Amino acid sequence: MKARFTPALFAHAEAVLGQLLRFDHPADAIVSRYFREHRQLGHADRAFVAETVFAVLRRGRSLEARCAGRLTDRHRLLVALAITRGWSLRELAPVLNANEEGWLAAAKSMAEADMPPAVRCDLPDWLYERLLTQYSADEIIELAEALNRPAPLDLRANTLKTSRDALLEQLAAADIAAVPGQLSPLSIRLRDKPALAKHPLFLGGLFEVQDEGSQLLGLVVEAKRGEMVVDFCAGAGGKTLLLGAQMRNTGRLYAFDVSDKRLTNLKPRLARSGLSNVHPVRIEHERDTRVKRLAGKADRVLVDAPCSGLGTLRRNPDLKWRQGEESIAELTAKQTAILDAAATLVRPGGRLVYATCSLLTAENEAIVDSFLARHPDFALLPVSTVLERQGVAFAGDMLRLLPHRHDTDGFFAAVLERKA
Ligand SMILES: C[S@@+](CC[C@H](N)C(=O)[O-])C[C@H]1O[C@@H](n2cnc3c(N)ncnc32)[C@H](O)[C@@H]1O
Repeated sequence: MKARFTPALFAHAEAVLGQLLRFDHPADAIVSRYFREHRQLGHADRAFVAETVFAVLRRGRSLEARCAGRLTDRHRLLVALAITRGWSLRELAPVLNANEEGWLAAAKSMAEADMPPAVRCDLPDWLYERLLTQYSADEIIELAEALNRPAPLDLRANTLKTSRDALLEQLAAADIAAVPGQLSPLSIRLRDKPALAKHPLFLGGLFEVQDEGSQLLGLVVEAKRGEMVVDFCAGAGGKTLLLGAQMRNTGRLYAFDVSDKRLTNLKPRLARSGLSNVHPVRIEHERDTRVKRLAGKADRVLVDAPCSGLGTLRRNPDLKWRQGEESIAELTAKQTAILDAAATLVRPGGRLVYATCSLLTAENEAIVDSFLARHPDFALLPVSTVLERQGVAFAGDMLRLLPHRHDTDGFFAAVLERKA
């Protein structure tokens, strides 16, 4: 159902945008809180508000250029509706003042090609400049366009309870249109975005929502039955659950994290998944004594490191405006420290996987290269070989997933082996 566009609905979008543009909290948290506080807003109204304010976050700089100095939340929203949704003056009539019509027509007619490249790509200058050291200007335009589109909804079949084919049949029976994913053998892509939180197939633990690219980060660990595996930065367990299923619910799987809240969010997911081999452990920091006790004992360690999250701009467009050179420098220091600490857990002959959802070489290849230079007892295993065993064709030594090339979020992974 389409929302009825009224001045009152527009005012809600304006109020939310005002909060978002302070950039003091993650955008999805601000939007969810606003909806909790305004329960009178129905499903269609919420969708309108969320999509419109997210359009302003995604296309922030080019919309601002079109605003031609009228930089109020109201004007940003009007331009967003006209440009990203293609709304006409007639459709905007319920809120448009007569003296804004000429201004909006001029905003619409502005050519994107005339804007400076970083503005056209809706990227902050520092990020555009960094990407320019990695990709051609033409490829950055493609990448930016892909990052500015909303992400599809992917599921991961829980192989402890079902198979991908069986789940596809169950989804079809429940009238949920779905196709197998292109990369991960566990992945299913939904055509639409149905609410799944109360669906019996979800409550029964047959699937989790997980981007197809994120599934590959878990698959390169190749966790096996009976092993001791550590998910060093487990968070709410997106990858822990995949690792546990790969281990067929045997062996020991430690889920470390410094965040109590995230580990608490892992618990209901564990209960649905049917896994009983997972041991969540809250650590103070990467040098915690609970970490040190496992020195040299783990068969496999996954470091899904805290990162800028710039690969997830399809879902979290505010991240590009909330970070800068300084936050990247802090993150790379943290990533180095965590990878060094995690490496001490790996037994000789064991595996260490370093992964991020960042697009930046500084958080990805540079961390791995510097680690290998300092740790001659580790060597890089080509990710192509590892993924081939999992039935995934992928060229290259390290895994780099990009929205415009692979239709996933941006991800990185390197597989390292400790020499026997
Ligand atoms: C990219 S997120 C992990 C996402 C998670 N693996 C998943 O698939 O859902 C990074 C995590 O690292 C955690 N973290 C930050 N500093 C850490 C540290 N020193 N040791 C362990 N975990 C840390 C954060 O709390 C966050 O949950």
